[in-house]
Order: sequence, then C-alpha cells, then structure tokens
Amino acid sequence: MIKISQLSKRFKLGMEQIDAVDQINLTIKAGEIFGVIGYSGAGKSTFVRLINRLEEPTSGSITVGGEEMTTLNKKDLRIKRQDIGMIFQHFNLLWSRTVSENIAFPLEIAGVEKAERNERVKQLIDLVGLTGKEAAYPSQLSGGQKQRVGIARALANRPKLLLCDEATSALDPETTDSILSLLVDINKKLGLTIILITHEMHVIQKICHNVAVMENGRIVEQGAVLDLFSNPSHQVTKRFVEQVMGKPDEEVTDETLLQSVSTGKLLKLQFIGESTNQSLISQVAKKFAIELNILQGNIKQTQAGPYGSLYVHITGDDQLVDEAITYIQSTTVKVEVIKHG
Ligand SMILES: Nc1ncnc2c1ncn2[C@@H]1O[C@H](COP(=O)(O)OP(=O)(O)OP(=O)(O)O)[C@@H](O)[C@H]1O
Repeated sequence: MIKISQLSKRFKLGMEQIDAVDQINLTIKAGEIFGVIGYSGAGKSTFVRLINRLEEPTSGSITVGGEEMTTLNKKDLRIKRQDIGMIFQHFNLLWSRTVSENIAFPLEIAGVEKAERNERVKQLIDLVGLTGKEAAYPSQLSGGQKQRVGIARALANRPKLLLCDEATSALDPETTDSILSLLVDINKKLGLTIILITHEMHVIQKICHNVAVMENGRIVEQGAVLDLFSNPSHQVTKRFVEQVMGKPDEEVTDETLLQSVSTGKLLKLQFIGESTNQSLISQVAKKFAIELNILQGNIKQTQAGPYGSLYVHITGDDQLVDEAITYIQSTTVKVEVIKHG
C-alpha cells in the first residue's frame, strides 16, 4: 500500500539546518494499523505530513497505492488527497459549521450533489456514533465527540488511508480508549489502512499491528508490536515499553513470592500474543482437579492477543499438578516452575 524510500525533510532556520526526517525507509501493508512512536521533536509530525505532502520532502520517494506522491502536480495531488484522510490532535474543525456541515465540507469540495451528500453524512454520523448531534456546533461538543466529527469528516470521501497526527493526545484516558476502539472498528469494517503517530506506548499496544520507533528524524527500530514488546533492542524502545509494562525492578521480586508459597508449585506464565490463550487459567482449572491462585500479574491486551506474565500458585495432587503443567506447556504460553513445594 505504502512504500517510503530514503525520505528526508531538512528545515533551514537561519544558519541552522534541522534534519526533521532523515532517510526513512518503510513499507506499510494495506489494511494494517501502523504506529510511529517517538518523543517530542523526533520528527513524527513532519513525517506524517510528508505522506500527503502537507510538508514538501527535501528528497526521497513516497508511493501510496502504487502512485508516486512526490511528483504529482497540484491538481493531481488534490485528487489523490481524497484517498488520504487525516485527523489532528486539536481536531481542526470549522467552528461556525454544525457537525453535519463539518462532515459535508469535503464532499462539497469534491462536488458531490446535495442529496448524495446528505445521505453520506447520515451514514458517517451513524458510523462514528454521533446520532442526535447533527445540528450541534463544535463548541457544544466534548473532546471525544469533536474527534468523532474529525474522523467522520476524514472518511467522507471514502479514503483508503487515514493519517492520525496525535489524534488522542488532547483527550482523557477513557475518551482516548473510546476513540481507539472506533479506529479499530473502522479499520476492520472498512479495511482502511491507518498510520498513527503518538508519544504514548499504550496507544501502540492497544491498536497497532506494526510500529516504528523514531529518534532524531530516524527510525531506530521497527517490527510487529509484540516483537518490540518482548525484545526491544534500542534504548528508546525500552523506555517506551516501560511506559506500559513498568520497570522490571518495580515488580515484586521472585523472593517475596517464594516466601508466600510453602506447598505446591509456583509458576511464571508468559503470554506472548495468541488470543486463544485468553482463557487458559479457567481451562486448566476446569480440566484438572487442582487449585490455581494468581499471586501477581501484568498482562496487556494487544491486537495480537495478551502480552505479559502471571505468577500462579498451583496446589493439589502431585500427579495432577504435573499434568496441568504439561497441558500449559502444550500451548504457546511459556511456563517456568519457580518453586517446587
Ligand atoms: N516548519 C519548521 N521549521 C523549522 N523547524 C521545524 C519545522 N517543523 C518542525 N521543525 C523541527 O523539526 C524537528 C521535528 O519536529 P516534529 O514536530 O516533526 O517532531 P515531533 O516528533 O512531531 O514532535 P512533537 O510531538 O513535539 O510535535 C524539531 O526539531 C522541530 O523543531
């Protein structure tokens, strides 16, 4: 869907030169949610704005759906941009227009007739969950509702790609979750490819399939979200993973857990994706006449299934306990026996 090669953007500020985006290479598959994460100043906004040429690249190539973006003339670029929707941190709505009129705006520009426009606006209002708010003005809406208008407007011309520039950074955690769920929903329903940039790792954890980590205009690490969580190699990536999983030394140590266990076995179960493992504990408890007691856990849900670890105290008949452990070993969950009682 999208191929980016040797993409660079250099800003000149007087005598100073800033390489905001520095020789980036990326391939993004159709239908995926691709995250770009980095701290402030890493170059994320510049990068995402280069994709639809809100910012002109200094060098490099961007193809979207097989078409080279960097050589399009103004007229062709305007047409191509209908394939690329964008939402913003501060929504960028038209304040003197109602919800319906905001959503209709890109359709008016594209020359869509009134009856068709009204029908499309209705569908979009329904899709983003704003029924009843058609006649409201942006100033009468909450942050989450404003972003829903932004999303509906971005989808008006049925784009194949949606760019999200820190789309949830101005929202509280609960509203952030509802907007992220909406993005997952439209990704699935419409098969829409989504590129989102963020400085928050939980946004990546919750909705992205793949991720690139940026620092000083460069991509320092990229891959599947679960791979980066389980095996971050760059220092910046490690810090982002800690944002979500906590620091290893903040966890209760094995020693403390060991002291609380005198019989049975203490197991550490590591979940690395696979939603089929979601109900593993209840499956084991049902299958074997043993007791399972969760002592500590840190599990996060990702698009590829649960990720994290659980400490479980297992007691009962020795043979059944061993059978239960063998059963867990037959799944993709990694088991480590930390203490034999
Ligand atoms: N129009 C501009 N003129 C000059 N320098 C710019 C311009 N836009 C961005 N920069 C510089 O480019 C670098 C990357 O900025 P960018 O906004 O892309 O980073 P970011 O990762 O999105 O950070 P933030 O989340 O804080 O916006 C920064 O050093 C910034 O000062």
